[in-house]
Amino acid sequence: MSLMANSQDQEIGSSPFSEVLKDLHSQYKSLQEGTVAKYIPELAKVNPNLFSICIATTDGQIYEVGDYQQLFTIQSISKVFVYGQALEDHGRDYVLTRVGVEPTGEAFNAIILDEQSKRPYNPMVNAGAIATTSLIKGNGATERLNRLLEMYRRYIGRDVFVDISVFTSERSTGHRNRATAHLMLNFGMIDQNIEEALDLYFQQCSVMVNCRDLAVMAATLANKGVNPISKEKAVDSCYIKDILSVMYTCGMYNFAGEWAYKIGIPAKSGVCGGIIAVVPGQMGIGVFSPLLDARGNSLRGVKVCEELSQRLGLHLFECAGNW
Ligand SMILES: NC(=O)CC[C@H](N)C(=O)O
Repeated sequence: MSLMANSQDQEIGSSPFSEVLKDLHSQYKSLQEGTVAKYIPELAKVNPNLFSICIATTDGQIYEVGDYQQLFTIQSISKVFVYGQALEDHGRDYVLTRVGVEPTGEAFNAIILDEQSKRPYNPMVNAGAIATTSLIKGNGATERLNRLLEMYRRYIGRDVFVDISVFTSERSTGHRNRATAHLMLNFGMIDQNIEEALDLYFQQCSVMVNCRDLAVMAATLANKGVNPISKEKAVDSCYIKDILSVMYTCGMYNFAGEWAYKIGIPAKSGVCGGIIAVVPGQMGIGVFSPLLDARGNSLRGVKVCEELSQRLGLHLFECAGNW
């Protein structure tokens, strides 16, 4: 299987990519294991059968199958992009004083900080993500939210909005995240106004996207920060290595090591059931299926990525690859 679509491959519906996606979709459609996220009451209402896979290449081709237009909230996948924004707002050195780059080996919502530095371990778990969000610049809550919505627009290529029901559902039940924020406030890792930081964090998680959007966002990272469809620059290319490194080591929480070993590409999941995966210089992958495994990763999503990685030879250290 060639990695890049050649001129004949590019026609949607007849390319090897399309065939692989159709194959994987029909293979895993009937897999009914796992459960939808229930700790955020609004998320528990999702249809568990929804399932879509999308690939966006860095030369602007899109391949998709299943419910790819279905909207859902981006949840933890937001952490990747907000980390990029915080890096742009403050630079690498300052951001490193507030959030580390070490995997936790713990669940995404574990209430833990690094013993010595008191920093949250990394920006891909809730603690680190709340700290990252608290770094977003802006004059007041509205401006900060608008800056994040504008950031999403650059990556996706259209305007996005916050789902108010999911946002309020999460805000009224997010006691664990509130506890985490208080712990970080205690150690001076985030500033006084933690309610505002938490609101912005819950809002960034409640932005509605579809599977195609996920693939285009991932492809933008694969394309050095430039959206391959709109050609707009979404993030400074100098921060791509920071973003992809923490995705690679921490993006799948306490499954990150096994993911890196088996699948071998930077990725991030969210409790909505979305996964993004980035093949640098080649493509972004988006998968959406709300049935989650015990670690909060999309069950079908993990299987699809594992098989895509094998069939297309995507593992970064695959010897048959380009290095
Ligand atoms: N893993 C996730 O997607 C978690 C995000 C969710 N908004 C939370 O804070 O719990």
